[in-house]
Amino acid sequence: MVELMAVKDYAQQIAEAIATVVKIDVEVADHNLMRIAGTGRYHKGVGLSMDRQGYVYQEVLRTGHQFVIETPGNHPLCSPCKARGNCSEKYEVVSPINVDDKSVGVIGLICFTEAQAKLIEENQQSYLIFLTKMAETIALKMKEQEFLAGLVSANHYLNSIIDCLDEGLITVDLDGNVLHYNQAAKRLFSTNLLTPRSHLKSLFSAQIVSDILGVGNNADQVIEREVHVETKKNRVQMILRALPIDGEKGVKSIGVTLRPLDEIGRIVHRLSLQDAGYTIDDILGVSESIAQVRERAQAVAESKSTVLIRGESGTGKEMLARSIHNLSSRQQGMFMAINCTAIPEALLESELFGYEEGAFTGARKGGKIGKIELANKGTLFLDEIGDMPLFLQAKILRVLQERQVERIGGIAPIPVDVRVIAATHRNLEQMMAKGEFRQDLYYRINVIPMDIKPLRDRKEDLQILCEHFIKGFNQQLDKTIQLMSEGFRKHLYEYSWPGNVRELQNVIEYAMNLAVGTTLSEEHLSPRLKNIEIRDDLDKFNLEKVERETILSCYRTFGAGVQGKERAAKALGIGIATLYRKLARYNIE
Ligand SMILES: Nc1ncnc2c1ncn2[C@@H]1O[C@H](COP(=O)(O)OP(=O)(O)OP(=O)(O)O)[C@@H](O)[C@H]1O
Repeated sequence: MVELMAVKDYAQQIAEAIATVVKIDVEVADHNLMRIAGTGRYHKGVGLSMDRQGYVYQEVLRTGHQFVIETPGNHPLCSPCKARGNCSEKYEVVSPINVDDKSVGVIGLICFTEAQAKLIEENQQSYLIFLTKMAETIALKMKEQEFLAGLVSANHYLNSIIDCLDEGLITVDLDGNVLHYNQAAKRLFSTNLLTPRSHLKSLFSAQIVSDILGVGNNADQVIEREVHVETKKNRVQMILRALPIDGEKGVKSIGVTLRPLDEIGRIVHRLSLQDAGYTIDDILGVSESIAQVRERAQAVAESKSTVLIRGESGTGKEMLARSIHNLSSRQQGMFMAINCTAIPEALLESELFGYEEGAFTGARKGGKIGKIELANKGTLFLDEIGDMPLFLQAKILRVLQERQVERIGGIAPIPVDVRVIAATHRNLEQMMAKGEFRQDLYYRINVIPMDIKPLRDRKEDLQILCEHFIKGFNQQLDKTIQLMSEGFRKHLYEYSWPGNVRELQNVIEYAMNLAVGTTLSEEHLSPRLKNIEIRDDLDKFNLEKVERETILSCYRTFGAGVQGKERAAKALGIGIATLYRKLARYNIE
């Protein structure tokens, strides 16, 4: 609650007004017996303490009732006073100043002459009522002050909240004059562009200003636009929202919020990708090839250079790409995965590059941001890049070379800072030879090649992967599987795993759904695995079979092209002619 001191000027005015009319001095004191206002001989004592003399005031403050003292100096209340018996006051009427049933001060009429005392004594009742009214007026002023102080503090609090927002917020009147803005908005614009006297015209294009002001005509309308803003550092793309602010009689002003686009991307990323948290430790496997993949991922994570991950479907290419992203300082940015096969060719371009409003028939109002832009400061994962149409390969090449993206129908290229990780299961060298894949793009993306071997060529990884999936499905399916029977295990080891780790995951899930108890056995296998021929243990030592499998695995690793065969022959330690002979002999295509 405010103190009486806060309305001291007002109290002085009241005291002087009373004194002028009734020709009797007036004194106002607060609950600490500090003189707040005074007229005549008490005027110079304003601001001084009265605790050595205000014994009558103390009584009024204590009881909260009016008090009339006809014999100042001789009244029992005056006994502690040093002016006792020698008081210059002749008569005194005191009223409490009550606020919310609490006495916060007093107001007194003090007579110094017999004539004044007589006047009051004869009209005591009227003077008491008058003094009560004056005390109420002061109390009312205090309440008003309190209300105003509350408003100021609420306003201050509201401003602090608005300033806490990361989003820029500007309010304007219906003509576009800036009324208010928060600190985030102030930070966004270049110096002196946004001031309390600015107009929207100095911040946005005429079209955007007109769109914003249009919101003022409709209390339900909210618009969203993408805008370019000249910030202190550079030109930044933002999402602008304008919404009407209702007053008592319809829309009175308009709120405009601004948020940088890449920030939105980061939020979407954080909220939408539940498996984005893959780390390098999630890539399981004890094989040398997987150990190398993990090592290389760590080594190249911080680099901006493009990575090309090769491997059959289900070998964990996307998982590896996500791990690289999460290992790098780009992990705060978005991991934007685009599957070039999953999106129809006609849509792929607009998905990747976005478009401006009116770029083509059916283009959305306000345009659309492309995935490459969304991946700004993050990683763009181009899955199945081998399936990307040639005209888009050229556009992607330009993004990689110039680090800029041009929207369909756009005029100015937009700078982007993305790290590209591409993946494919296809033989890009062969595609290149046939003219299906651009050579320049191939060299541009193949800066850091990483191969993930098919599961059939690293069966030593089966055990750890199975344990991992069993553990996961035990939780998911509420099972208690502990073991795999020998027969079950043999089938897994004999199978060729065309679907790789993904297929293994499905096989374990299938088996665990059927299994009761703690062991997975042959009967829980899907028919495809159950029916494979299990070789005799001795069979695995058969020299021809071992040779055939080694050549096959080498052939798969290095590819079927001429170069691949040369590398395979070198790895096998045989001449190229011998390799051709063995390929023919073992009927390897
Ligand atoms: N080494 C591994 N350790 C643990 N899980 C793995 C491993 N490799 C793959 N997986 C799992 O296999 C599944 C398939 O992985 P992912 O989608 O990354 O493969 P991909 O090669 O990108 O497949 P596609 O080419 O079909 O898109 C995922 O569930 C992934 O978690």
